[in-house]
Parts: sequence; structure tokens; C-alpha cells
Amino acid sequence: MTLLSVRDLTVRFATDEGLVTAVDQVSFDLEPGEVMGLVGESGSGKSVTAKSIMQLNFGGIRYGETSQILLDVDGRQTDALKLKRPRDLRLVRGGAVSMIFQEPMASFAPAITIGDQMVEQLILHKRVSKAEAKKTSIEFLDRAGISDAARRFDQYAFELSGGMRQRAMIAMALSTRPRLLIADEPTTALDVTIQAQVIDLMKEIVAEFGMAIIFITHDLGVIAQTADKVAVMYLGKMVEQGPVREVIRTAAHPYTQGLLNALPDLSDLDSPLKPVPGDIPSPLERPAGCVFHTRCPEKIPGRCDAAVPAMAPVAPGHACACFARETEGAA
Ligand SMILES: Nc1ncnc2c1ncn2[C@@H]1O[C@H](COP(=O)(O)OP(=O)(O)OP(=O)(O)O)[C@@H](O)[C@H]1O
Repeated sequence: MTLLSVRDLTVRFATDEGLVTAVDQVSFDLEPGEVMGLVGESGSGKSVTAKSIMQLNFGGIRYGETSQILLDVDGRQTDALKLKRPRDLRLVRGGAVSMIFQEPMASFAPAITIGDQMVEQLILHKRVSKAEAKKTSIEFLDRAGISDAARRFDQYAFELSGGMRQRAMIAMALSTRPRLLIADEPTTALDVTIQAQVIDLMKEIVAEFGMAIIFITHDLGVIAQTADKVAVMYLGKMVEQGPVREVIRTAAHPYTQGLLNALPDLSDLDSPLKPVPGDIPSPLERPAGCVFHTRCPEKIPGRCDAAVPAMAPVAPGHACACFARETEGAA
């Protein structure tokens, strides 16, 4: 059974300025053991998409009427958007799904030791004894590369260095053995050496436990190293998805091409940076037609500003939502 099937996900927020469409009819699937990178500039809807799986978006939220987030929970397909009672929400919050954040302090309560938090979570989700929970917690801290794990177990998050806290957060998120880990910019705030260690750790864990990961990042380099497939979002829309190497080598959507062109060229340090030209429009004033047409170098006047392109295959497993590619396919 497919582990996660996001269907037609639309997320709007009622704000004082009006209705913000943060995510617009996004669909994707994830199989057990698969790592999917979710990329796009700031405000493209990556976090809102991921948080929807755990119903962690708050404040005036409205999901689309046909939106579904189908998750395999213990062999039963469950629509995560339909869960209401706290007991049922626990199935996706820390049960089948765990989330790690850029800022590990967001995961830890400041006045409770790391060990007590890990134990509490394990007892809640796994119904194990306290002694067993302690043993598992120390094991996972150790697995996450924390030396002297038994001593760290009794420490508070503020007593750990940044990199160590990140590892402790990963240990805590993984100790309940979730089927799906959502990693929201987990390495952005780290220096490159620790970043590489954290990425290695996540790869090891996927290989060992076969859990699926949604890896949210701005950094296509990190995606290239970690993910099997990649999904690119722009202003709430999914614009391209496919196997990571193929998308990086032969990006189909002009936005993905722009993101790749914007990467610094390390072999030519004097070459100027080439950011995607133009600014992202406000989500309150989303352009009609293709949301990217206001910045697109391949815009077809009268078409791209009038109709919304659907995702269509450009190669097996590789799809893109762009009228310019459709024309090429037909030619
Ligand atoms: N609670 C909320 N109320 C109103 N608008 C929100 C809320 N949460 C998110 N948004 C809006 O939804 C849009 C998508 O936000 P989201 O955080 O998913 O972007 P992102 O791609 O993850 O960006 P970043 O990389 O900066 O985290 C943004 O325009 C954001 O302002």
C-alpha cells in the first residue's frame, strides 16, 4: 500500500487582509522508504503542505472540500484531514508521523530534560514501560551520534550545542519509529560539516528502518544528495515532480530551470549570481492562469495568463505543469 497519498490538497487561511491560498490542488504519493525533497522559494507552501499531514496549521485554516491526505496507519488507510479527536490526532502527531524543524528548541520544552521528554513520548505512543522507554531513548541518542548518551539523557536542551541539539531532536523524532519523517529545513542553520553528518545520519536511518522522508529545503544541493525524488512548488502550486537526478539534469519547468541556474557555480567564482528574475507575487494577489507566468521567460501570451496548466508527464515518473512543454510534446 502507498504510504502517503496527498490528493488535491488546497489550504487557505482567513486573515484580516483576506483569504490567503497557501496551497492549491497539490497531489503526490510517497512509498515506504522513499525520500522526497520538497523545494521552492520562501512562501511557496512547502511547510503548510507538510504540516497539513499532521494538522499542524493553525489560525483560520480551511482545507479544500475534495482534499484528502491518505496515510497508511497500521495497514489501514486513514484520511489525516478527517481526524478530529486528540486521541485520533495522536496517530499522526508523533505516531505514524514525526516532524523535525530547523530550530530544535521548538521541539523541546525548556524546563524538562531531554530524557524525560523522550520517555514521555515513547510511553504515550508505544505503550512501553518507563525502563524500556529509557533504554530506547539512550539507544537512539547514541545512534544519532551523541557521545555519552546516558549523561545527555539527563540534560536540558539548552545545555547542548546547536549540532548536538539537532541530533537529539532527530533521535527523539525517530525513537517512536514513525513511518514518515517530515524534516523542515533541518540542516539550514548548521555549519556544513555538521550538516553533512546530519544528512548521513538521516540516510542511514532510512536504510535501516525503511521510513519515508519528506525533506523540505531551499537547497537543491542537499536534495541531490538525499532524495530519491523531488517536488517543486511555486506560490502554492506543484509545478514539477520526478526522480531527483532526472529533474536536476533535465528540468522541464522554467521555474525549476531558474532555481538550478541560480545555484552558484563553484568552478567560476567570478561569475555573477543569477537569481530567478522578479519577485514572488503576494499570495493575496495570485496571478490568473499559471501562477509563474509573471516571471516566466517562456510565457505564451494569451495562454499562460488565461488558463492553469495541469501536471502532465514529460517522461516516465516525471511530470510538469507548463503550457510551453505541452506544445513541445505535441510538436
Ligand atoms: N497561519 C497562517 N496564516 C496565514 N497565512 C499563512 C499561515 N501559515 C502560512 N501562511 C502563508 O502561506 C504561504 C505558504 O507558507 P509556507 O510557510 O508553507 O511557505 P514555505 O514554502 O514553507 O516558505 P519558507 O521556506 O519560508 O518556510 C505564505 O504566504 C505564508 O505567509
